[in-house]
Amino acid sequence: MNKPLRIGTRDSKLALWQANLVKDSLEDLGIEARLVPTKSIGDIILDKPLYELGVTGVFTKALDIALLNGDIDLAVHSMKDMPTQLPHGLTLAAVLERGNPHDVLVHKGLDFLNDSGIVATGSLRRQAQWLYRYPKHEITDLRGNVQTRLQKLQDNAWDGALFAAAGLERLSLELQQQTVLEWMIPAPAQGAIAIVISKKDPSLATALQQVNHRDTAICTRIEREFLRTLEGGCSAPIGASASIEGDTLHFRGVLLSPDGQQRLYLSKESPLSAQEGIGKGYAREILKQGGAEIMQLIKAQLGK
Ligand SMILES: NCc1[nH]cc(CCC(=O)O)c1CC(=O)O
Repeated sequence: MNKPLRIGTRDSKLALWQANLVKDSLEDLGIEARLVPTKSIGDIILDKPLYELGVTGVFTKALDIALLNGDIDLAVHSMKDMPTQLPHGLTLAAVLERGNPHDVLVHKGLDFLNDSGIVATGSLRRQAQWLYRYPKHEITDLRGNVQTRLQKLQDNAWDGALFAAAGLERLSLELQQQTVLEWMIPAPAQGAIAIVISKKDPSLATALQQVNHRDTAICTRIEREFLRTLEGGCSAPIGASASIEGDTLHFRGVLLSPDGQQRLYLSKESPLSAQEGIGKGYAREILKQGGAEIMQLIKAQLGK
């Protein structure tokens, strides 16, 4: 009966690092587990920006199917890559304590910041926030896993490239010239690792409660509720960042046009006891302030 649990994961170094963290956490609880690495569409198609692939869940679909087929027992995801709506039959069983939530500029010197510059990213959210702050700069597309992107930065005459701090830290790549961008609002759930399982496995759900981090689970739920209410997928120019200090919930949300010309920003505090539906409420405020028009524009541009 006690076969090791099969942990489905993408086969990138970062994904494997994260899946190993889950494996170690389970083994600390006396639960044996092994990794089952799988390739995702998002890892196979590397010559297009993510938002042009035209499907959601490019990083998660293969693992969803493996879960539904019973080929794996749990799937480990970077939570920010997960669509806000899980497929039928699957459930979010746990969220590990969040790592560094920030974005980072890896650069070759910062003189270009006050001048013209070329910055590489495949993320509309990073592009839009960068152009809002540095309207004279140019964005060039950059895809691939973290190591590939760092290599491309070395090989090209770009001034910098944008990354998630958590990804760099987890791969011990934080030695290069880099600046943490505290002003940039991270993707909803950036830095968090999620465990998804089949709804048919309630005893596994109970066991996984032991690795769930309460504050991270609350904050990422609110951030994703904000994203879902705006109807933005994981590739939309939307940032959201929640944190908990004592009994207070802090929230920052942003919606931009992809060119960074328009930006709607919200910064709020609320009692932690009143967090039910709060992500939805914040999103509706943004929609009323003109966000609905920006979302229309984005959807038209992305051809949805
Ligand atoms: N989109 C790819 C991706 N998915 C998760 C991470 C890093 C970990 C995280 O942000 O949670 C990254 C790399 C990046 O955005 O630079």
